Amino acid sequence: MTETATRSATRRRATADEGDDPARSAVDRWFAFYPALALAGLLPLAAVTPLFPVEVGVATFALGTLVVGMAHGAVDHLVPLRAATDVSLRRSVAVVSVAYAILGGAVVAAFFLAPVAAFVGFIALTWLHWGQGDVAALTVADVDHLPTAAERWLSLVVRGGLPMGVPLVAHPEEYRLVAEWIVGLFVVDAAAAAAAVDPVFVPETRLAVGAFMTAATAVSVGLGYRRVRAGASRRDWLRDAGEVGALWAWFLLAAPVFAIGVYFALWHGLRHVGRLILVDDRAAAAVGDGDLHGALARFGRDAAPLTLGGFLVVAAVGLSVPAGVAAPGDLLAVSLVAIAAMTLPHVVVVAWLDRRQGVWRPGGTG
Ligand SMILES: CC1=C(/C=C/C(C)=C/C=C/C(C)=C/C=C/C=C(C)/C=C/C=C(C)/C=C/C2=C(C)CCCC2(C)C)C(C)(C)CCC1
Ligand SMILES: [Fe+2]
Repeated sequence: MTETATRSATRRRATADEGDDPARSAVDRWFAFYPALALAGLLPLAAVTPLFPVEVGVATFALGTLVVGMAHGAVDHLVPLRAATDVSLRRSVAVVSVAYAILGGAVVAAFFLAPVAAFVGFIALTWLHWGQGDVAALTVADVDHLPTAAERWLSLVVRGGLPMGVPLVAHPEEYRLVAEWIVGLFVVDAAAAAAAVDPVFVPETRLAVGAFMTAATAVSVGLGYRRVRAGASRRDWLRDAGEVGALWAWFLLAAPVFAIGVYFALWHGLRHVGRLILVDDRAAAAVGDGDLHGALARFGRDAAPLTLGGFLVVAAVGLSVPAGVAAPGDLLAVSLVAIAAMTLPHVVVVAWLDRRQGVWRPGGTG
């Protein structure tokens, strides 16, 4: 380790020991708790969205991706630098860029070769990733009713399954439309694209997903309650259960594209931005001192160049698909394929961060 790296490591450790409680609780409040309240406040609006044309959802998704969604992954190249003590800037950028090129390229190739399987894989990966993000947020909130890795995994399955599974149960038509749009980018014959996604939407699949999600939620909330009886914080458990309840209601009521557009930015994206602020010493210090704007401005500066890079990836996918891009639905589909390509390496970076922070180690506190 170089001298500078050692110094910065010492500094980082010192910040973590002294200063990060006010920062963590501020991050928890501003990036997880208030947005969750906002989402709950939007439930009446969510309930009427199935009456609107799907283009309203597409516009919401585009806006959410523009404002927060894309940016939440756009500092991945700085994560190794900031979360490890012995990684140089050059190495951090190089390793993450190579991971993005190889894994992202493989995902795009998979869509060309087997679009339906790639679509199903993307849903599964998102299930994992959005659950992973929520478990990390629960560790930032320092909840103590999930003390084992098994309970955290169950929580991941529930939290990730809500956005991916519940809309399939509640609003299969719009879910199917998006699947057809995505597959249709690669299978030019529309009837063939429609037929290809059939198995995902048969009643048996939907029933199984609904039953699984209900049972997993009941077991997860029930196990948490057992921990409360044994002395864990009732308030934290109630908040966890309240969030799960709000997400159930959100995805049962809202039209899927709108629901996921809002969730991606307001829930998943913001929670991850909060986490990134905590690994940036200066941003963490700012947020701990009540300077939310300062912290966000630093994040914005770091994220700006590769947010643009992310939109270039969307443009590149748009130019390469055989069917071309003609309607708002195609634009959503192209964005989702590009996002899928960026999600796989993003998940690897986040999993590495989880490991460093002990998110999956019982007793670890993220
Ligand atoms: C660092 C880097 C970069 C950048 C990056 C970025 C910018 C990232 C991002 C990332 C991201 C940004 C991620 C994201 C994620 C997301 C997700 C994961 C989503 C998902 C979704 C879904 C899956 C959905 C779907 C749907 C709908 C919408 C409706 C209904 C139906 C369904 C469910 C189907 C670049 C490349 C430039 C270069 C290298 C390095
Ligand atoms: Fe993410």
